[in-house]
Order: sequence, then structure tokens, then C-alpha cells
Amino acid sequence: MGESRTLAVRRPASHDGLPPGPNSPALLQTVMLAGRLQPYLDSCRRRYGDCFTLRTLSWGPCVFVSSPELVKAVFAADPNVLRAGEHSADMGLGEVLGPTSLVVQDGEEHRRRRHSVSAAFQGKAVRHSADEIAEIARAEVARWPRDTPVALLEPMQSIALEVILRIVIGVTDETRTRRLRALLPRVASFDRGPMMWSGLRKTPSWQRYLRIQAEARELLTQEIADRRTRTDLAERTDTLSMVLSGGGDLAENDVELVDLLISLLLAGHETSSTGMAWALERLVQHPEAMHRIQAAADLGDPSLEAQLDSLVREALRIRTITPITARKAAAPVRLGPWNLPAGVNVMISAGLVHMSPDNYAAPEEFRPDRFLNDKPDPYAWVPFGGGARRCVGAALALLEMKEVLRTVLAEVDLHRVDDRSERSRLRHVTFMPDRGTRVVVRQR
Ligand code: HEM
Repeated sequence: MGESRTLAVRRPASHDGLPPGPNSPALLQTVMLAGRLQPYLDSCRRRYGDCFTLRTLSWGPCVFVSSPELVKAVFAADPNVLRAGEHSADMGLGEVLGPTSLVVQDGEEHRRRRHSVSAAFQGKAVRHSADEIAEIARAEVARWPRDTPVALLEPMQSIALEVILRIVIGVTDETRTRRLRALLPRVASFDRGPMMWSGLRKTPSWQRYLRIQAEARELLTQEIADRRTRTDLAERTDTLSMVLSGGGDLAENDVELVDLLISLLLAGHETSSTGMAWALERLVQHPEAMHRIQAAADLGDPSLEAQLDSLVREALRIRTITPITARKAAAPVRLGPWNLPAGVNVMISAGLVHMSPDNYAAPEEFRPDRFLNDKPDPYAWVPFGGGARRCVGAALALLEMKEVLRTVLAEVDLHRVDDRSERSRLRHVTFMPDRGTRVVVRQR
């Protein structure tokens, strides 16, 4: 255990007291982070251990941690001191999610918004959606062409969009559903440049994006107004209805509700669809694992549920979706042996944590049964972040991934187009399979 961990402690601090790191110019470090994120982080971990500092032009010093002890220290820290909202706001996320979004808030403002929505996302509350998710997936699979190569990333995006429309927003009006179905994918696919740098916000493409957002926001405002008048509001199980009938602070304020829905769309659409696309990509490259799941389903094997659960968690471990979970220190903070000054960003890269040989045996191997008997360590398995900011939609995302995989594998056989694993490509804010999970679909 722990060659890198020992290195991290033994290596001297850099001259400013921060954990060690490359002394190349900040411009070069920024370019490396932007262009070759994961390989650059991997090489820094090999060189400096599980706690190192990178210096960036845009955000200043960023301290990356990857040992479970330090990850735990970050997630357990006072969320008013290690602030997620402030970091997200620095990234410009308020521009796309809206200034009242819980994602860009900290402290009491964050707590009360999260409180209004978290009950609707608890495991118990989302479980009733399993059949509807399966129905959405079945309708999608029926449209796929058979016996010819097809990329499954886009169909997974359609499924995830439908989940947001029906299970999160709960839209019922046909015309509005059609319009939102066309608009929301465009709202979710924004350009990071103008979001992060205000100087780029005059471009025609950004102005067009803002007009699309405004139209979607108007439709969502109408939906909220209609929903308030529904006599069956209290019985409805979509997230919006549950927030409205829950009576929390958010229920009263349309602007905040629209910011919430846009945030749920942006946080939950591309992430879930990419997770499903990666799980299918891994299965197609490991047909024996896929056939085991199909056989268990055909035989009604009671361990199927546990197998799907382990498979989904292993797919989320081996293929990173959101590259970095970050906090900004609002005051000096102690992290392991280090005293970090205010203003430093503390970063957890799921890729580093999940691929560390200190945390997993044979981390490069896809082992769908890895978590069959051992639940993941919450500080070594971090696809959903952690602590007070842990992904609010995690239970829905896991359910969605399992139900979609279960349905797809019951309906069709998937065959690989070639035996090269797909590479990770950063698009918007997620790492996607570069060929979009290309497979041949055959009817079972
Ligand atoms: C596989 C799918 C998903 C992944 C990998 C994922 C990942 C994450 C991560 C890494 C965070 C940051 C956590 C932190 O800072 O500690 C996050 C936050 C969040 N996620 Fe997810 N997410 C997924 C699906 C969803 C879904 C389906 C929804 C809702 C529909 C959702 C809503 C949110 C929200 C609202 C936050 C902000 C929470 C806060 O700031 O308190 N996510 N997610």
C-alpha cells in the first residue's frame, strides 16, 4: 500500500507552503489541464503523490487530492469554508444555470434550496419511476435499426431527456412537451468559453444560446403556473410537483423554480446519458459479462439486481464522467499535513481516485462483479462527489442506469463493431466515448 502516499508526505512543500507540484509556468500548466487533463493529472500523481498543487491562470493554485483520507477530509470539511458554490460561480455556471441555482450557492442559501428538493430525490421517492424509465427505454430501443452499426450515445441522450421531461419536470401538455423536447437538448449543450470568460459573451452564437434559454424558461414558467392549479398536485410523483406540494421556500418563487429545473436538466441529462453509454460500451467490449447478465435475467435469478448494481458502479468507477469535483477555500484550512491559505481551490479528480492502485486492485480492469459483495468506499468511489454537496440526483441516476441496461439487454443483443475500446473525449462538462458507443444491434 501507498508508495504514492509516502511520496506525498515525504516530498517537500513548495516555496509557498502548498503541497508540491510542477514548477513550470502557470500558462503551461493551464494549457496542459485544458488540453490533456487526465494524462497530465496522472503524471503529476506519479511524480508528486496523492496531494499536489497545480498553478493555473484562471483559478490560481489548485490542490488535487486522491487518497481516501484526504478525500474524506475535503467532503467532511465545513461547507462554509470549503465552498462548492463559490467555485462553480467562478467557473461562470451562474450564467447558464441562473443566479439562484443551488449549484452556485453556499451556506444557508444552498442549504434551504437543497432542502426543498432533496426529499423528491431520495431512493424511496425515485423507486416508483422504475417502470416508467423501462417504458421510455423500450420505446427508444424499438426505434434502433437492426444489424447495422449504430452509435448509442445519442439514443441514451434521448432517454435521459425523456426522464427529465416526464419524471423530473412532469410535463403533460402535448404542445409544450414537443417544444421542450426540441429546446432542452440545445439548452444543455452550451459553449464553455463564453460561460467562463465574459469577454466572449457578445458572440452571435452565445446570444443565440441565451435566446433559446429564454424561450425554454418561458415554457417552464407556464408549466409551473399550470401545475399550481392542478387538483392532483399532492398525488403527483414528478420532482416539480413534489417540490411545489412540499411547501419548502422554493415552492413560492417561480424564478428560483425555473433556475432549479434548468440546473436539474444540466446536471442530470448529459451525465446520466454518458454513464449509460459508457456502461454499454464496457459491456460490448466484455461480451461474457453481458451474457451473464442476460442469462440471469432470462432465468429470473434473484442476484440480478445485485449484479446490475455492481455493474453500474464499476462502469462509473472505470470511466470518469464529470472530471473534477471542486471546493474553494474561503478561509485557511488544514488538510492532512498541509495548511492551505484562503483562496486555494481543492480538487478531487474521480479519474485519479478511481485509477489509483492504492484504492483498487487492478484498477485498469473492468470487473463488473467488483462491488457484488463489497459496497464501494465512499471516499474511494466518488462519481457523485460527496459530503453536503453530493449529487442530489444520485439515486435517480443509479436507478435510471440500471433500468435502461436491464431493458436494453432484455430486448436486444449488442455486438461490437471492432475490438478497440473507445477513448474518452471531453465535451461540455463530461467525458464521453469518442465514437459514441458504436455497436451492432440484433433482435433477441
Ligand atoms: C451518472 C449521472 C450523474 C453523475 C456522474 C453526477 C455527478 C455529480 C457530481 C460529481 C456532482 C458534484 C458533487 C460535489 O460537489 O460533491 C453533482 C452535483 C449535482 N447533481 Fe449530479 N450527477 C449525475 C446525475 C444527476 C441527475 C440525474 C440529477 C438530477 C436530475 C443531478 C443533479 C445534481 C445537482 C442538482 C447537483 C448539485 C448539488 C449541490 O450543489 O448541492 N445529477 N452531480
